[in-house]
Amino acid sequence: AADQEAAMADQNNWAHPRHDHSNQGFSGLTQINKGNVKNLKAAWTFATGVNRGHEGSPLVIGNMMYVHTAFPNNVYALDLNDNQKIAWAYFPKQDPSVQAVLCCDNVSRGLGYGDGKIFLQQNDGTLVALDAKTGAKVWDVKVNDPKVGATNTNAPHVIKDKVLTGCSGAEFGVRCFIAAYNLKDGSLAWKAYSTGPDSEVMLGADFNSANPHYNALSVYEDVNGGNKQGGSFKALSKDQLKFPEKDLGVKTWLKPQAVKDGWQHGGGSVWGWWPYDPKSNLVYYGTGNPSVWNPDVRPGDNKWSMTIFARDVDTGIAKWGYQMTPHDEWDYDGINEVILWDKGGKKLATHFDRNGFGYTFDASNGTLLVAEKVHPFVNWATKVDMKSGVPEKDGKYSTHQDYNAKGICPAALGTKDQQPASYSPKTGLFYVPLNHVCMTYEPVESKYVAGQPWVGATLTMFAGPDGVMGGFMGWDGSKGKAVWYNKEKFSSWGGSLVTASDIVFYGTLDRWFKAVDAKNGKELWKFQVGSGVIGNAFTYGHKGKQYVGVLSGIGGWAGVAMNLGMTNDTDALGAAGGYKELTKYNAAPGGGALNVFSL
Ligand SMILES: O=C(O)c1cc(C(=O)O)c2c(n1)C(=O)C(=O)c1cc(C(=O)O)[nH]c1-2
Repeated sequence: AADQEAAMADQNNWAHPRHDHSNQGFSGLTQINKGNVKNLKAAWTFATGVNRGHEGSPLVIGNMMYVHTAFPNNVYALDLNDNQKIAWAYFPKQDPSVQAVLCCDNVSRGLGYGDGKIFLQQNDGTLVALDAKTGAKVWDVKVNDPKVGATNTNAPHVIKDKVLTGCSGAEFGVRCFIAAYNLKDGSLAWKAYSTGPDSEVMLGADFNSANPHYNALSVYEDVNGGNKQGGSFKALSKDQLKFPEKDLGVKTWLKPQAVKDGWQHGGGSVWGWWPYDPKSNLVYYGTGNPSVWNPDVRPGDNKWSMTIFARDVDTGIAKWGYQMTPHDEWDYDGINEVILWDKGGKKLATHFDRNGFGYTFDASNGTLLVAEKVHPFVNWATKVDMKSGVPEKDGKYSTHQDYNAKGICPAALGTKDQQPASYSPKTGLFYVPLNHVCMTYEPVESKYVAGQPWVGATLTMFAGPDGVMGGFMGWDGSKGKAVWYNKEKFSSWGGSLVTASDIVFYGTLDRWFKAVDAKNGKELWKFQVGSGVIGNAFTYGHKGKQYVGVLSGIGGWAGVAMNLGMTNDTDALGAAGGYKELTKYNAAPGGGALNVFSL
């Protein structure tokens, strides 16, 4: 939308969930610099009136700021010209039972803007378009049905004349998708599933033409029975792969399975942050884990779960797709964001996956350029073979039904989860919030019942070998190497911001909002906010003054057990044990607030 494009170009705004289509979380504002950042002070705060996990960031367009909350996903329009007076508010009426089918807390990752509208994706599957000036509802449409466990937590992404939204529910056996709706009236433009026949996954005739081996039928050879206890998987070399094959979204779900035609309940959720390149007209996103978490009952590579797709925004047709974790055995969802950047006249796509690898691709065709571990503690694979693109699994960490596999790193929530990284075209580095958590994982038998949790594994989590639960690093995307790395007591569960004055901002679960030097990670400033931070740092300019802000309100997968008062180690899919120390820093449930700072 033209108004969205203009708004994103003005550095005073924050008009896109990640600032602009590149997903870089980079702002050109420079008033706050390394010399004066130590003088940052609280400018104003706003209590959202809602408890539990507050992810994402507000949008700022001109003198208006749009703030969203956790369930019930209220929206406030604050007038920055009038002391943040509430210009309008929107209070959705959602069935409270929806909260029971959200896997990882009552989160919403924010709003979209374009065509004079603010877009809200409610947790109950309703996508709503509100008049940005008045808050009046212009249209709404039902995207997902919580009755079968399908929900939404993603921010809607406005691209050209469409708004894109996704689907959560891989812990309920939902067959997920990405969908594009027309901004004008909410009519469906296209919908592409993560699993199933090529026609429904919307694969083009030239899909993966630059890398036809990505369309291989099977990338592993079974060792000692493969899916059976004691079995594991050996990566095939590129010349052993059979390709290209069609309908892999069906054929890589081999029998016997927990449910008939496993791809029909195959998960592949879509709930991340989605960049877009206007030149190629491609939008990029990742798909989540294959359902169910017990890998023994879904033999095969389980395509196209755990995949980065690049699709034409107008048609929805996929140009390329690369599966990061074929036949997932650990819940290493591939939904984490792709960040677009330029080097030597080439458009590159960098992605920090849950599975512990930092990938860089040629954004135009998916050719893999870099795949390196973000930290040496990653042990489920020894490396990614650069010719085939296949991760070489270490059989010691394969998981099988009724066997408690120990010492797997990272844990299911990955070296990074929903928390988006940022990239500075000035320093050429990525700024990546990290989890430093390992796990035990025991797949168990689980029966599919529509609308009931269908997890199929029990896990416990614990701190990685550095003795801390998290970290934060500066990463070179061309070399695939950390340039600097800071330990954090807990996972860094909030998204980062980098500015043109080479300052990086991020929040922590023990309530700190920090500024560090983009060159070396040195701490420059910090402020303690009211609750743990899982929101994304953002910045804007108003009447000549630069502001930085972040939502606080602990939750997400890391904080959901605490929010619900769960105390058994395996509760909340293992988060209760792993993050029990959070109660020393947070009241539960966490209260949502917006914190804004200026000089
Ligand atoms: O498979 C899914 O449908 C699904 C959905 C979500 C979500 O929508 O929040 C998460 C996950 N999986 C997940 O695996 C995960 O680690 C996770 C973390 C969070 C969070 O907000 O902290 N959500 C989710």
